[in-house]
Amino acid sequence: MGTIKAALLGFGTVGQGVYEAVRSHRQQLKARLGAEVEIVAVLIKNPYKKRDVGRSVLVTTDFEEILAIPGLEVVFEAIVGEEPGFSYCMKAIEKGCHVITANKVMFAKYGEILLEHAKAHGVYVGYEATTAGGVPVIRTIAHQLQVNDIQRVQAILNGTSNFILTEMREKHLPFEEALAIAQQHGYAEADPGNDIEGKDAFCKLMILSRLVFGGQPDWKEVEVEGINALTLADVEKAEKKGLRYKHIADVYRYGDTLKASVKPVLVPPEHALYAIEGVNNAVTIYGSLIGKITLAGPGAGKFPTASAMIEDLAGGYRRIPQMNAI
Ligand SMILES: NC(=O)C1=CN([C@@H]2O[C@H](COP(=O)(O)OP(=O)(O)OC[C@H]3O[C@@H](n4cnc5c(N)ncnc54)[C@H](OP(=O)(O)O)[C@@H]3O)[C@@H](O)[C@H]2O)C=CC1
Ligand SMILES: N[C@@H](CC=O)C(=O)O
Repeated sequence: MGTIKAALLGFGTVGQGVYEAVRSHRQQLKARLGAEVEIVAVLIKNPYKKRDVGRSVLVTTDFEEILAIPGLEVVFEAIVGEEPGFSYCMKAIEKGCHVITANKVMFAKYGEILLEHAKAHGVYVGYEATTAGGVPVIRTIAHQLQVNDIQRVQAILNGTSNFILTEMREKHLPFEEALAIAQQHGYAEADPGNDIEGKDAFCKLMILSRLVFGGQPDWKEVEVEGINALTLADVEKAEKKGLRYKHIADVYRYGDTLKASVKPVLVPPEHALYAIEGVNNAVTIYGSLIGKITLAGPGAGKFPTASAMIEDLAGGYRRIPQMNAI
């Protein structure tokens, strides 16, 4: 029984979560995979920050050093933005590594290419953590909704936005104060503009769209609006009417095309997303056989996101290519 060598790209909220989860769930992973998982290297940007990792772990700013590690099998990618994440994932696949990513900005654009590349190289690409944090929506759709004809997906996909709206309504906090708390919890992106302007939810919706419908709407045609224009007065006024603002990402078939929008919507109590509170996300799927289902749970944060990445490892590793969520 050997060791599965893994590297972490990024050691922020998510990277540290994966590092700690691999250690705290060592036995469970071993039982599942038949081998211990060892994080042997961490890629970071700033070499001067102090890192809380074991002495045997290679900490580097040079991705080539990571690729050169003999017997490396798994790369967890948790850095920010399209590049260099995409190039690193492509190179890792070429080296024969399984790749597990949380990077939705990168995956929304390059997911198709990465999955094709992985298929050609006989490796697995896990991307559960890109969408809805810890909620197992990707593999549920890919493996449990293969026959249903899905007409529509409506979702809350940004934990930071939902958290802010909840704090404003329940605690009467102004927008900026609620955002600062979301940042302290590690929910918000390094640039929180992506969260509050709707771009983060847009990327996640495009990932879902490719998975569910086999394609994406024309990005330029998608209406994308964040929660940043909503004031405390707006939220309180809605509450008095028995309504709530929810930041809803919506994609549906429209004839032969796909339509999508990402924006704040006033919803009544009977709406499936009305009761989704705090950092939680939820994805409502309308299927031809199943009817309407809603999957809900923590949509951001250290351990929910690490959970999605670790479960990708447990579910995909050594069961290639059947487990790729294509
Ligand atoms: N936070 C969350 O709840 C979730 C985040 N995600 C996604 O996961 C990814 C990571 O998020 P998060 O951990 O919050 O982000 P952080 O900003 O906390 O951490 C980012 C990490 O990536 C490193 N990094 C950034 N750019 C580079 C680069 N060019 N080369 C090497 N290392 C780099 C940083 O290095 P350094 O430490 O030196 O600054 C840091 O360690 C993002 O793509 C995010 O969208 C997905 C789901 C949930
Ligand atoms: N910033 C994101 C993190 C998870 O994807 C969010 O708030 O949802």
